[in-house]
Amino acid sequence: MKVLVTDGISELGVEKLQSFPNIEVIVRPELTPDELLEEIADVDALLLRSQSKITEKVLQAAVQLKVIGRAGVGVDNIDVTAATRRGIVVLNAPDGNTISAAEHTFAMLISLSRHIPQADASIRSGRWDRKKFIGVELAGKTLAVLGMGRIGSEVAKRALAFQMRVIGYDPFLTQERAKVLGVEAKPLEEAIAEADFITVHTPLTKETHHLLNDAAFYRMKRGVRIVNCARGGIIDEQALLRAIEEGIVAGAALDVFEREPLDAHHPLLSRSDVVLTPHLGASTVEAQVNVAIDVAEEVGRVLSGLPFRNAVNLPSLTAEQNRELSPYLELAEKIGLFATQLVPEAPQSIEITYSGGLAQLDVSFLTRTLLKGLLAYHYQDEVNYVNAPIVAEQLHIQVRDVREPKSKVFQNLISLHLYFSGAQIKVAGTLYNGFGPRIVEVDGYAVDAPVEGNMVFTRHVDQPGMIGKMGTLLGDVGINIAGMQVGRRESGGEAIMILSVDKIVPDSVIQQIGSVSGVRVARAIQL
Ligand SMILES: NC(=O)C1=CN([C@@H]2O[C@H](COP(=O)(O)OP(=O)(O)OC[C@H]3O[C@@H](n4cnc5c(N)ncnc54)[C@H](O)[C@@H]3O)[C@@H](O)[C@H]2O)C=CC1
Ligand SMILES: O=C(O)C(=O)COP(=O)(O)O
Repeated sequence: MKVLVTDGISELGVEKLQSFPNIEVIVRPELTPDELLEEIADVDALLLRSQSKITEKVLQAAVQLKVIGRAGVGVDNIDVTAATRRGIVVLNAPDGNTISAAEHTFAMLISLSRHIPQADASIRSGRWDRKKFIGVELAGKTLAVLGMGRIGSEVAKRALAFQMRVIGYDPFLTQERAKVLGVEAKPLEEAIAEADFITVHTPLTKETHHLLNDAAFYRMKRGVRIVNCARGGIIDEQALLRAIEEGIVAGAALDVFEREPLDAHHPLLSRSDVVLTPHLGASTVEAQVNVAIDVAEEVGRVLSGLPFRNAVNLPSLTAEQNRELSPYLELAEKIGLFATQLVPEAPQSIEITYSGGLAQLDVSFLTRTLLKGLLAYHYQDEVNYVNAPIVAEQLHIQVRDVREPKSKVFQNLISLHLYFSGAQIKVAGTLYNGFGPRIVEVDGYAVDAPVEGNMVFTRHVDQPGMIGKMGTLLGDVGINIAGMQVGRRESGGEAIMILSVDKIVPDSVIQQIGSVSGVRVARAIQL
């Protein structure tokens, strides 16, 4: 497996990757966009920071790519939608640089309130100007923190230690959490209108793009000071410049910009009331070691087929959820794989019912897993956990999951209905303690078959001699029958048979079984 590292990451991360078997690491931090397109063709994983731009075009060239690891938080430099469509896992390292980014934000707040960079430049130019750099205290002032996630919360804690009043704005900030943090939760309009200092800590999304625009600046107090150590684009730079000109904003401290690197002639550079740093929020020894090791571990795990956390394009499971769901993952995938081999066409819709104890769990990951089993049979490696729901959507297959807390017979049961035009099939499976996943129903016929290995499935007329005929046909080509399940509703009516066999059954034998008198359907199934 080949891992390409395109931005400078800590050597310890590279070493961590190299500790996984069969991983070759290539470090190329200075690639041009064209060189990247060439380099990426045979790469299995990509490791980067904010500088590399992973566009749809890059992903098109990355035919082998399985995982992108971001040594940091923001993934706005990666086309995550296109990566998801292609089944590429996108991971980040969300915890490793929180403290560094919060501390940088604080350094910016204080630089702004006390004109530290400007005073430093002044003294170096031979002046001793004490009047020009009168600052303001933070104590007693109101700080609005827009985005109260990991970094925003750490900034709030530090602001409280500086005796500031802190207002938090975040759609996910509950009053209870605000109380625990010692901040006041308020709507955006109120937060920005009451603040002396405003700092943004949201991701850059459609909703947060230009969150601070002309209209927002007009709501602010005159003399407000603004900090952005999150993402360029959350603040409209032109609107900020206008607000500075008009005296609404007394100063701004920016670590991130709408276009990076900042244009050499950008008007922000000529303003003495603005403090600028070149995207340094995560640039500490500690943060770089943390994020590089975290993301290298995760990328190594993905490539080694081990469970991983922190995928931004997969539902994240807590350790508890993971423990509860993992025994059912194989069952869900195998039910999908089994059912899809019974009818060789795409269903129009799918309904999955989770009954018994399973109904209490967050089953979305099981649905995704079942879809992967169902679709990967036809689309092989093109479908995985990441893109299975999108592939279903592209095929116009409607997917519905239902929870049924009461289960009549089984403690846990996954029932899959596939609906075709004019036909439907049902397959249900359960997990028996000690016996593993079992198929327990096909179209209303009760069966009990392990979901593994090779099988022959038939629908046939329930009449004497059927089992013998099939046994003979398989025996003639040296295929041993390891297990057999038959189901029927009434004597002489339609019946089904599931034979577990030791080898793959050739098509020619399936055709012979299919032409036995009374056999309506014969299929080979591989699980
Ligand atoms: N300057 C730098 O070098 C660094 C920048 N960052 C950036 O800092 C930002 C925050 O990072 P974390 O705190 O780790 O992320 P996080 O995911 O823990 O927090 C983001 C918060 O923003 C909130 N949010 C989302 N949409 C919102 C909206 N429309 N209005 C208000 N709040 C909204 C979310 O609910 C969440 O609580 C990200 O943009 C990240 O890329 C992170 C590390 C270093
Ligand atoms: O983690 C983030 O979101 C950052 O912005 C840090 O970016 P960097 O890795 O320093 O290019």
